[in-house]
This record gives sequence, structure tokens and C-alpha cells, in this order.
Amino acid sequence: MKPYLAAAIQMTSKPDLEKNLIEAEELIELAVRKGAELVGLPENFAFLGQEADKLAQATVIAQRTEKFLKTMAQRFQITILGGGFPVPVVEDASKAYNTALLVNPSGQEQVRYQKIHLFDVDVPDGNTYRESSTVMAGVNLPSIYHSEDLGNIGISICYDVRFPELYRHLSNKGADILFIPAAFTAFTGKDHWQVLLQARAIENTCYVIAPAQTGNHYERRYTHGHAMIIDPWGVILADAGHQPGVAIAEINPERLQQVRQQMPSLQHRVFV
Ligand SMILES: O=C(O)CNC(=O)[C@H](CS)NC(=O)CCC(=O)C(=O)O
Repeated sequence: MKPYLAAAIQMTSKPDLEKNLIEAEELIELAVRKGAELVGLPENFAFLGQEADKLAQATVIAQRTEKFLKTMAQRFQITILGGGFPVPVVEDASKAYNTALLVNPSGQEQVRYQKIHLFDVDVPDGNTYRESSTVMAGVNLPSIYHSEDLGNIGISICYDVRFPELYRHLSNKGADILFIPAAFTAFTGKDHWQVLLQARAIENTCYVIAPAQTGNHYERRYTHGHAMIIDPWGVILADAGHQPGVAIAEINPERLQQVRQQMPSLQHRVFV
């Protein structure tokens, strides 16, 4: 593993695939110009709209998005995570998997993760979320991407951040970097987002890269923003604030080793 720059992209995705991919490309290009070699896009970067509309367009979204990620990776010679887009379930036309895809600079798919924990929550601001009405829950724990240059990368999506056992699994498997791409609601995000991300970083002594959605997407759907990168001590290295943009920070193996020496909590685990 070498020191390198990573980018957590922040977007205001809309119910418009082509428009979102254009915005995503601009932000990837910005991240690459700043030197990023590992780039993450947020959950729903390709399409953020009504569940029914997303499902109706899922076949096209999946095809376009997979091709887009491979093209971006090859063109800019980066490793890229597409942080959650619908891929139709073959056996059930009423469902899609909320899928995150990690692609290497050769344009090859390295990890495919289907979101395990679905957001079925009545948020106290009056919005109701029933992700499971159109999304099939994944049942497989994500595999780690072992990269000689970039380190061991673990993947998750959004609401997963509330389930620390998933991240314990990833750190047990050797993760150095945890991706947590999200579309966190504005209401839950203001109190929970940063705390949860810092907790996952600190308890696993891992870098956290958290691409995010921000602002108003359609009707009353608002997300929290604050795409960020956090170091293994829990320090926030970069925070994208409220506007679309990029949070960029260095991922440094010496810092990782230093924190793991200073705080060897992973070695003191008793139960898992
Ligand atoms: O809002 C949208 O339409 C897009 N969001 C999503 O697709 C997903 C599933 S509904 N959002 C979350 O998981 C939010 C989790 C969260 O906010 C929390 O855990 O508090």
C-alpha cells in the first residue's frame, strides 16, 4: 500500500439518468485533476427518484451505469466505486438489488455488493421510506478488494452504517478502508451521519470514505450532504459541506499503522 489521494463525491442526483451521469463525470474529472486515484460515487448517483420510477427504468439504469463506471475507470485510470444503483432481480420483476460496484483502472469489475439492510423507516419529519417495496435485500457479505497499491477495501451502502457487525466482519477480513456511500436523509443525517461514520472509523481503526447525496432531489426529498473522509483515529480529513463537489484526502499507510499501534483495540477483541 502506498500513500495516495481518495475522493468522496457529493451530488444532488435527480430522477434523470443522463443528467446525473453528466454531473458524475464532471465531478470525477474534478477529483482526478486534483490527483485522486480512488474515487467513490454516492448511493443513487445515477438515479434518485420515486421508487416506482426507479424500478421501471432499472434495466436501462443498470446497463448504462455499469458501462459508465468501466469507461470512467479506464479513461481516468482510477479505481472507482459506484455507490448504489438498481440492478433488476432476474427472478422477480418487481424488485431490484441496490448494488455497489467497484471497478479497477482496467475497467474490470472487482467487487459487486447488494445492499443487505433496507431502509424501511418512518422518519419523524413525515417522510416514509419503504426501500424493501422495490429492493431485494442482498444476503451475501461483501468481499474485500485487496489492492497492492490502495490497500484492502471494504464496501457497504448507506443504512448499513447503523449495523456495526457488518464493519466488524470487514475489519476481521483485513479491511483498511471502509466505503460508506450514502443518500442519508436530511433529518437523520443532522444528528447521526457524522457520529456513525466516526464510530465505524474509530472502532475498526480504518479509513472511512463516505460519498453523499445533498440537497433537494424531487418533491420533499432532501438529503444531508457532508460527503467526507475520516482517518483511522476518527479525525475528519475532508468534508464537502452542502454543495455538490468533492471531499479529497490522503490515505496513508504509515498513519494507519501509527493509529493501530497507538490504539490496538482490534487486537483486544474478545467476542468477534
Ligand atoms: O431518499 C432516497 O430516495 C434515496 N435513499 C435511498 O435510496 C436509501 C434507501 S431509501 N436511503 C437510505 O438508506 C437512508 C438511510 C438513512 O438516512 C438513515 O439511516 O438515517
